[in-house]
Parts: sequence; C-alpha cells; structure tokens
Amino acid sequence: TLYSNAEDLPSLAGFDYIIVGGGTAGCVLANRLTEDANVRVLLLEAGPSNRNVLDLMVPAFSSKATPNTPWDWNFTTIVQSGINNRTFPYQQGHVLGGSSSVNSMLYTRASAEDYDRLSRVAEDSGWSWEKVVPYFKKNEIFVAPADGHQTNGQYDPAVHGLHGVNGVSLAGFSFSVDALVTQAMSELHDEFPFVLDYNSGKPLGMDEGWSQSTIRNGARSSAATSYLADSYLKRANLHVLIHAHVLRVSPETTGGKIDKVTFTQLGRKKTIDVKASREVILCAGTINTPHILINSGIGDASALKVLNITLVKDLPSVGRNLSDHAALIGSWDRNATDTLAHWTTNTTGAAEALAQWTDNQTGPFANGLTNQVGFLRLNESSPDVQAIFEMYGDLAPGPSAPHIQLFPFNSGPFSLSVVLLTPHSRGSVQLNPADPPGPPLVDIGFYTSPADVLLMRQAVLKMLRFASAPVWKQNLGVPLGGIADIINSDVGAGIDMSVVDAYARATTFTVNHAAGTTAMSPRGAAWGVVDPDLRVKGVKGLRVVGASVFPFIPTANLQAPVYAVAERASDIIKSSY
Ligand SMILES: Cc1cc2nc3c(=O)[nH]c(=O)nc-3n(C[C@H](O)[C@H](O)[C@H](O)COP(=O)(O)OP(=O)(O)OC[C@H]3O[C@@H](n4cnc5c(N)ncnc54)[C@H](O)[C@@H]3O)c2cc1C
Repeated sequence: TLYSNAEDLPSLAGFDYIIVGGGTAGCVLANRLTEDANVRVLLLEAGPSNRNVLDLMVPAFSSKATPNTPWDWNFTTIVQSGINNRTFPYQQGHVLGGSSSVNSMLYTRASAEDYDRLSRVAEDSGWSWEKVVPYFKKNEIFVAPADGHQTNGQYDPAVHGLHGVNGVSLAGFSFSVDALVTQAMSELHDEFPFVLDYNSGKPLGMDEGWSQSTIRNGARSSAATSYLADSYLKRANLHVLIHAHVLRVSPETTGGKIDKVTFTQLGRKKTIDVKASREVILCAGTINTPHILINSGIGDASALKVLNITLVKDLPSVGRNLSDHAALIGSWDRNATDTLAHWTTNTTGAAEALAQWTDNQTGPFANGLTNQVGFLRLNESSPDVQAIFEMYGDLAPGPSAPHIQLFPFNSGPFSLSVVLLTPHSRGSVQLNPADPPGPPLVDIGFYTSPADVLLMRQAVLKMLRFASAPVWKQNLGVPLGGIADIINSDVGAGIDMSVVDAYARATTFTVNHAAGTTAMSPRGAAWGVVDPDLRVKGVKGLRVVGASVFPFIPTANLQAPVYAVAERASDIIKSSY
C-alpha cells in the first residue's frame, strides 16, 4: 500500500525491515523482501510519488525532471577549485524511484573487469562478473523498441534478461545523424570499432544507432514503475510511505542493534519513530546515505565531536571517496531539422511530437538521450598516454575496460559528449556545521588530481579525431565556442594543451553519477564502510545498498550496476534469516 501520511500506517512497529529511501536500490529491496508474505517491510521515501508526472514518463523530457524541480534534492556543490571555482547543481532523485525516475535512462552495465576488480578489492568472489550477471538478468525484461522495428543484429540476445522486472529496449526512433555517426565509425574503425552489445561484459566499441535504455512501451521504466507496480504494491506486507524524510537511525537500547528510524513529514517539527525487528537498510543514495549515517553518530569520530553528535561508531571512511564522472561537450554547426531543438523550441514540432507520444507512445519523444554510445580506451601507443600510465598506472579496471564514454548528442548543433570513466580525483560529503540536518557540503573534487586533467586532454583529442572523419566534411559546419579555439590553437605544432585544459576547466559538468561514499571493503579491513554483505562495519542491524557502496566507480552509467547490487543484496539478506 502507498501512504502519504504516517497516521494512516497500520502501526509504527512490527516491521521486519525498514528501508530508508525508495530509490533505485530501495524499490528493488522492498519488492524482493516482500516476496515472502510473512515478511513485513516499510519503505520510507522523502519525495513525492512518481505517478502521473509527465516529465517523469516521457523519455525525451528527462532533462526537465531535474534540476530545480520537486523531484530533485536540488543540492549545489561547494566551490570546485579544479574547475575555475565554479559551483553547480548536483542532481539526485527526490521521488519514488529516486534517480531512476529522473535519470537519462541509458542502460549500461560496465565491463566484466569492473566487477572482477570489485570482487578482488572486497575479497568476496560473490561480486565477480560471473556471479553478478544473473542479477542483471533478474532485473531486466528486454522488450521491443518503441517503434517496433526489427532488432536482429542490433544486440546480443544471449546477454539479456527476458523475464525480469525493469524494462530495457533499443532506441525506438532514428535520426538522420545516426547514419553519419555510423559512417564515421566505419571510416575510423581501428579507433572507433563496432560493438554488437556493450552490455556483454566486453563493452569496447560503439553501437550503430541502437543504444539501450530503460524504456518500456515508449515510456520511462524506473524502479518505481517496475518494482513498485500495482501488482506488487498491493501486497499486504509492503508499506510505502512517501513525504517521509529520515533524519537518523539509532538503537532503541544504548549499545544495542540499530532498530529505530526517526523521520519527519513535509517539514513538520514533530518527529516520528518506527521500529524494525530485523534490520534497517539505508538506500538513500550517495549523498544522503552518509548524511544520515553521520547524523546518527556513525562516521569520523573527530568530525562528530566538532559537530557535537554523540559517537555511535568511529568509521572515518563515511562520506569520503566521493567519485563521479566528469564530462564535457564539443559542438559543431549542422544544418538539420530532425534535432531535439526542433521538437523542443519549435512549438508546432513540440505539440506534434507530444500528441504522437500521448496517442501511442511513439515518435521522437519516446526516445532516450542518444542513439549511439561508445566505450573507448585511450590510445595506448601515444607517448602521452604511456606517460600517464607510468605516473598513475592504468586507472581502468583491466585491459578490456574503457577510459571514456563518447556519445553524439542530437541537440540542434551536432554535439559530441566525452565522459571520463576512470577518475583519479575524489571528493566528499560532509555535514554543514552550521546546520547538520540540512543540506550537506558536497565536494565532487573534479580535476583535483592532475591525472584527470591529463586524461581529459586525451579524451578531447579522441573526440576531435572522431570529428575529423571524412563524412563530417560534407555534413558539419564550423566548430562552435571553445572547440574552435582548440582547433585554431594548432598552428603547425599540434594543439596547444593549455587551451584544452582551459576549455575543460571552464566547461566540464557532472553526469550525476555520484558513487563511493560508503565503500565496500573486505571483512575486517579498517578502511571502508560496509563489508561485502553490505553490513555497516561494527554496527549491528544496519546495511547500506546503492551507488554509495562502490569503492571504485564503475566505468558506465550507474543504474544497471545499482540494480544488480540491489538484486544481489536482496538474496544476501534473505539468506541470512
Ligand atoms: C540527472 C541524472 C541522470 C542520470 N543518468 C543516468 C543514465 O542515463 N543512466 C544510468 O545508468 N545512470 C544515470 N544516472 C545515475 C543513476 O540513476 C544513479 O546512480 C542510481 O539511480 C542511484 O541509485 P541509488 O539507489 O544509489 O540512489 P537513488 O536512486 O538516488 O535513491 C535514493 C532515494 O533515497 C531517497 N532519500 C534520500 N535521502 C532520504 C531521507 N533522508 N529520507 C528518506 N528518503 C531519502 C531519495 O529521495 C531517493 O528516492 C543519472 C543520475 C541523475 C541524477
């Protein structure tokens, strides 16, 4: 049942599990743990319901879902020294379904080597690629694309799940630019090879216009639309309360296990306590999970002392190791009418596209962010790349894993987006001493490691090489903005790297892939926050599930990795009772 008011809950006790945060991971756990009709679960979500919100349903409206909306926590980073002291909105879903309700829907699992590294680092073979693949399949129901086109040869069926919960489909609307991108790939195939399915564990290469997104029947498939669909929500043992902002968790008896969750509703002063007999599971996302932990006295003892919060457990790693993917865009003039600008800024075009979507959930609005995605390595024969590897090692998890993601963006001009998937920089989430329960201080630390400046240089050069394919001569106009400055800086001696660095520092943005603030580490290790079974170290009754548990950020967009972690976490939890 879905409740808006705590007064309507059948009781405030008697739950086996309380899940804090009805986001990507939280909805999976709520669903899986209530498969046993004898297990009672309360899911607490701070945000509103996702239902009937057009901006959360129409795939092409994903950019309208955040920032500065009721479905976003509307955080702002602190001043970022690595990017010209800029600050920017840091987006995190604040709605049932969490970030899966507001994200750009790209479905990418990362490389097999990402999970093999996780299993090595956490010293638990259960997190290896081989062991995690069944959980990807358990999550996924691979469905026909919105336009119903024939998909043979556009993906590898063996890789996908057909009987899961969360809809995934290939791009369901083609743009004229897709064929040009594919031609550029074939012209430069050594550097930009074709890959049939980047979700096979071997992602290197680019697809030919059939990117994979969490879209089902032309609409967004989120953790809320899938794992909390009516058929599950009607379970008598599943209770979901929205507008429930959790402040802290605590033991009912001092020194005992964590069994009490304290929350408020809609900014009211009055707090409400609820009790769990088995466990409290924090799924509040990478920013809010450490925020709740520290407010509960679980964190760095010296920081807690300054904040005047009673220490429950000294865990210095809480809130550290914040990792994210830095991105930038290069744009070129292009004369085309089938662009997103046409359907968004042109009122007739927008009305027609919306009418088509409303009518039968097809057309340009049924499509995701981009039709083509590339996962690429930096050019290892380049002495500059070799020099980076000598200084920092290869930051990719293995030789079959990418350093960057490259994708075209059919905005209006032609844009290429490059995303640095293997960051060396780390940031943090800390409480604001002036207002500990209020919004935390979020530092994403972009380019604070010189390694990332050097890696992004190489990523930009790779983007420019893609844009130099012969096909573009006839089909692209002049480079726009800072990209022109970079190209013009080459006066015979090669591109001036200080111009590239200046462009990167001035224009880099985040793709909101926050990860790592409650990192998984081996049982008994002094560093880290959770053990490989996702239990908070040294604290009874408390686990964390979500993007915050990755010690290294996966080399992909994060929702599929989070879904797999949450599916496996459900099995781990079930098997411990
Ligand atoms: C704008 C945007 C675009 C993205 N694009 C993509 C993409 O295209 N593809 C992709 O794979 N990934 C993408 N991501 C990343 C991906 O969606 C997230 O990494 C992933 O969904 C995180 O899952 P999670 O369960 O850790 O957290 P979330 O899904 O964010 O869930 C956390 C939940 O906890 C709730 N919560 C937080 N604090 C409290 C509290 N105190 N009390 C109660 N509830 C609380 C939140 O409201 C939220 O519902 C994007 C993310 C964003 C924000």
